[in-house]
Order: sequence, then structure tokens, then C-alpha cells
Amino acid sequence: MSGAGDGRTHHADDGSGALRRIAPPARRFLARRRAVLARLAVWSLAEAGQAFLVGYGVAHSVDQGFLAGDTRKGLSWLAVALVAVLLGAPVIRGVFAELAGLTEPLRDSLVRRAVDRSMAQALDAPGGTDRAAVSRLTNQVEIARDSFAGLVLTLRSFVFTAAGALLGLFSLHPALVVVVLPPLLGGLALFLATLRPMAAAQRRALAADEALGDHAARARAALRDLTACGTGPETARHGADLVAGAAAASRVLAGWAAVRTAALGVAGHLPVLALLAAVPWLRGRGVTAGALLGAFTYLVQSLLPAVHTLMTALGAAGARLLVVLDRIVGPAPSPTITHGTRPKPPPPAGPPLTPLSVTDVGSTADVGLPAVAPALGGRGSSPAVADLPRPAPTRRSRLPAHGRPTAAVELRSVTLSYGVRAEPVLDSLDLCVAPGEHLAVVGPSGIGKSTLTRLVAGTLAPSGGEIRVAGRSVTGCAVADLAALRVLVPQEAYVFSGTVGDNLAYLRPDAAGADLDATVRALGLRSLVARLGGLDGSVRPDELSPAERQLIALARAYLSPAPLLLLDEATCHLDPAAEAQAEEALARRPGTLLVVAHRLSSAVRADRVLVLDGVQAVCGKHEEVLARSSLYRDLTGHWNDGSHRKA
Ligand SMILES: Nc1ncnc2c1ncn2[C@@H]1O[C@H](COP(=O)(O)OP(=O)(O)OP(=O)(O)O)[C@@H](O)[C@H]1O
Repeated sequence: MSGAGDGRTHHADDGSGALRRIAPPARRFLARRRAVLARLAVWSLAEAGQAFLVGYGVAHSVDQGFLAGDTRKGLSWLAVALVAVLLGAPVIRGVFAELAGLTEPLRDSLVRRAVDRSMAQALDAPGGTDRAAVSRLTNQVEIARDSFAGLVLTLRSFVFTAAGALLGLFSLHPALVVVVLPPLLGGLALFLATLRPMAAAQRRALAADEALGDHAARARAALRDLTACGTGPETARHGADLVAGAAAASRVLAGWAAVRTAALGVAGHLPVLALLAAVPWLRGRGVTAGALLGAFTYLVQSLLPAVHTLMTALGAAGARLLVVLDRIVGPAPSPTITHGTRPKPPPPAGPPLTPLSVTDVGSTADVGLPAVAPALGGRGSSPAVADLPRPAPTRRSRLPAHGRPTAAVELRSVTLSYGVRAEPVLDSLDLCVAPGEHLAVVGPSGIGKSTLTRLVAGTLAPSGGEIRVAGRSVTGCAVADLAALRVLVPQEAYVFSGTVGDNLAYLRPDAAGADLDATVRALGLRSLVARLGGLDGSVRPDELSPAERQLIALARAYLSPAPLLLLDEATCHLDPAAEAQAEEALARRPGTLLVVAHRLSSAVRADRVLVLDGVQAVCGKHEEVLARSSLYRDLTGHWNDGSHRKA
């Protein structure tokens, strides 16, 4: 889960770093609660005494009572053992009462820290959201409190019970300690050796879980963008990778849990077996039957349950506590989101979900758009757009070595079906668009116009054939390379909260003020920009009309250095005059323009018109297509009537 750890390098260590970070605040926390700790110690001493008395009572009931023929004495010693067992209840009650004095202040302090951290991050990255904060405030704080309570209970219980039981064994016969202690210590050592790798595995599992949750939240927030840009499969693939990563992390964790179970077996059962095997040896050293029975009682009744609980609690709760505390108390991860802020290299931390170069940026900024890649000479090399005259297509053509200009867009026998058995939407389509050309795509609703733009944009892979943009195959092309080749402006234009300048320069972050001014003039945005307070004025997406949003998205595309612009009904909310101004400006821009037209005027303005008609396609100048395609004649008839705004 490499991505999961991005931006959280302090979580990537093996646990010792976390321990170092947690230790000082933990010491301070405990130092302030000495009185509670002292009261806990008193109750724990009572627990040690109870453990001591149980085995001691059983041993003496046998040796001094039943085996010596004194049944009354035997029963009296058994009564002592019974009272010791019954005393366990009030002792545990006392322990729990004191425990609250540690766990509740811990919970309050963690909540305070989690809130402080979220506030600090919100201030560091205005507009950004720290989604992990919710998890820290609820789930993780509860995990920390419960784990801490479990740890205090079991650690303390183990130490005092083991002390009581070992003291009891020693008092019965020192040889008993010699037999019991080695397997007990061996199991404990094996268990302690698993703690560090187990903590690291636990940390990776938590990080994988958070990364998955974060991905789901980002994908949900960006659903419209994902659908509009056709990057759902890519996002799903990334989600599947995260699920696989989380599963792998859980498997590693399970592997270490198995090692710990083995340690539990050694520490928990080997002492009993060792004691059984050593009975002849012990008898030879004068260990009485009562002492042996008392030793078994110590093992079965006190020591082994304490070891079992200790290992379970320290292994699971201890590792969890360390990881969770480090997340809340340790250094804050670097902010991952710059919503409403133009991304600057290096790109934001965290795995990108939809690395597109579409001009609608609002929620795609949330899902990690890549840094805008340079094209046509790279960043900073583009001249001020408005200063450029409209070059003839041939003048803008770039000639490869063999002398023929490389086509801006080339489709060779492209077929697209949305399902294995589905009728193809496009069937063996050939198309060649020259550099600098302005092509209008028309056709009835549902004929495949958006499909064509997505194919050319490289966000949809063809079922067959080949698609090249500026000579490069776009199928399987790296995202940054696609971003350098084309900009796709869909019908739903998204803008993001930020300044007007940030919105306009999103695809060309180094644009000079003069470029922005020229763009505003060329696209007819002057009154809108003035109303918003100039280039430094704020854009609030909800307060803009669909037409205003489209104008901003078009201006953003205009400024982009990409050589190919794809407009998929991107001017549908503009009135005819505004549409004409925007389209003419975009056509004057150096580069190729492919427009899905929804008005006759838009088709007439283009150098050529592509009419999609079922699986047939006709392409040529407006007059030629008018003569050759009855569908185009029908469409122009509808447009002229004004009865259908849309083809
Ligand atoms: N993701 C998809 N899965 C299955 N079928 C789809 C998908 N996207 C589009 N289609 C189908 O493919 C055909 C072409 O759709 P497309 O959106 O490309 O047409 P269009 O010409 O752009 O239509 P409109 O002008 O209404 O936007 C339609 O029948 C549509 O239902």
C-alpha cells in the first residue's frame, strides 16, 4: 500500500519511532495521575495476595490436612483458598473504579488533540477537508480508550498475579520455580519479539483502511466529474487496488497473530507439561504432593490465565493503542487537498483518482488532478494568446521528417461497442483532422457524438481500431501525456471555489496577467469578471448561471497549451451571440478545434462538418455535406425552424 502511506511518513516506521513519540506525553499523562496509580497499586497488591493464597491454601490442605489425616485442617485451608477466590470480586470492582480515573481523562485529552489537529490543518489548507478527522474523533479515540483500559487491566493483573503466584511457588519449594520459569519466560520472549512487526502490520492495515475510505469519499464527491469524463473504470481499478492492498495488509497481520498464538502455546501450556514431566525429579528433591498440587493450582488458576490475557491484550490492544495514539498525538500528516487552489508541482499527496485534463475542475480537484503538463513547447513558451493571428491550417501544421504534416486527430477503422453483444455505436470509422482545422460533429441525439469525443480524448478505449492525436496513440497513453495533448470541455462545466484568476489559469498555471486579460476580452467575459471583482475576485460556483460557468470553462480551455480542444456541447447554455464569440475565439487559438455542434451556426462556422448517421458518417465542407447527407439536410431544417435547439 505505497499510496496509503504518502504524506504520512511518520507512520511508516516499525513502531519504535511511534513509541519514542508517544513516550513523553504518556509519561506526563501518568505523572499527573500518581494518586490514581497508587490506589490502583493497592488494589493490585490485594490481587497478588489473593493469587498467593489460592495455591498456598490448596497445598497446605493436602499436606497438613487430608494426607496427614486431619480433615478439619484440610477443609480449613480449602476455605482459605475459597475465600481468596471469592475476594477476587471486590478486588476487581475496586480496580475498575480506579481505572475510570485514567481512561476518561485520556479520552478527553485525545478528543482535544484530534480537534486541535483538524483545526490546524483546516487553517493550513483553507477550503480543504481533513476527512480522517472524523475517524480520529470517533472510532480511533474509542479504540484508544478501550485498548488503554484493557492494557492497564491486564498488565497490572499479570504483574501482580505473577508475583503472587511465583512467590507462592517459591514458598512451597524453590525447585518448582526452576521448572516453571524457563518455558514461561521462553513463551514471553517469543511473544515480545512479535510485538514490533505486529505493530508495523497493524499500522499498515489501518493506513490501508483509511486510504480506502478516503478514496471512496473522494470518488463519491467527484461522481459527476467521473461520469462526465468517463474515468469511472480507472477509479474503480484504483479502488480495487486499494481493496487488494487492504486485504494483503490484513493477511500479514493474521500471519503475525498466528506467531503470537504459538507464543501463547509455549508460555501457556509448556509450564504445565514441564511440571508433569518433572514430577519424579521434584519428588526426589523433597517436593510434597500438596506442594505439587498447589503448584498446579498456581499455574492453572492464576499464572496461565494472566499470561493468556496479557498476550491477547498486549498483542492486539497494545499494537492498536500505539498506532492510534501516534495518529492522534504524533506529527500531523501533510495536507492532501487544495480544493479551490490551483495545484502547483509537486502534485498533492495521495494517489490520483481521475487524472484528467478536462477543463471542468471543481470536484476533479478533489480527486487529484495531475499537475498540468506542458505542450507545444512547454510551460511559459506559449505566447499571449490574443496576440496571435488566426493562422491558416497549413501554417500551423507541424511537419515530421518525411515531410507530411502529422494529423491532429486520426481515427483508423475505429469501432466502439459499450457491451460485448451491443450494437456498435461507431463502426470502422476513419477520420483525419488536420492541425489547426475546426471540425464540427453533428448527428441526432444518442448517435455517438460524445462517445467520439471521449475516444479522441483517450478517456474511452475503442473496441477496435486506432486513435492518434498529434501522431500519438491515445489508447493506454499516460495521463500526463494525454493532458499535454488535449482538453475536453463537457456540457456540464464545473468551476471551483477560488479566485477568477485561479479558475481561468488552471490549465496554464504560469499564465501572465496579460494572457488572462486577453482571454477575458477574447471570450467576452469582461462584464462577468468585473461583476465578480476582477481576476482576484471570488468564484462561488453556486452563484453562477450555467452559461457563466460554461464561459469560465471555455476561457480555461482557451488558455490551455494543449494543441487540441474538444468541446462536447460546451456552449449549449450560451446565447447564439455569446456562442459565436466564444467559438470564434477558440477557433483563432493556435491548435485544432473539434466541436460537437448543437446549432446550425456552429456547424457553418467550422472548416468541415462530420455527420454521424448510425454507423455511417459523412464528412466535408458545410455545402458538400448539405448536398450529400439527407440527415444533415433534416438537421439543418430543424435548426432553421428553431423547433429543436439540439440536434
Ligand atoms: N457508458 C455507456 N454505457 C452504455 N451505453 C452508452 C454509454 N454511453 C453512451 N451509451 C450509449 O451509446 C450511444 C451513444 O451515446 P452518446 O452519448 O455518445 O451519444 P450523443 O450523440 O452524444 O448523444 P447526445 O446528443 O444526446 O448527447 C447511446 O445509445 C447511448 O445510450
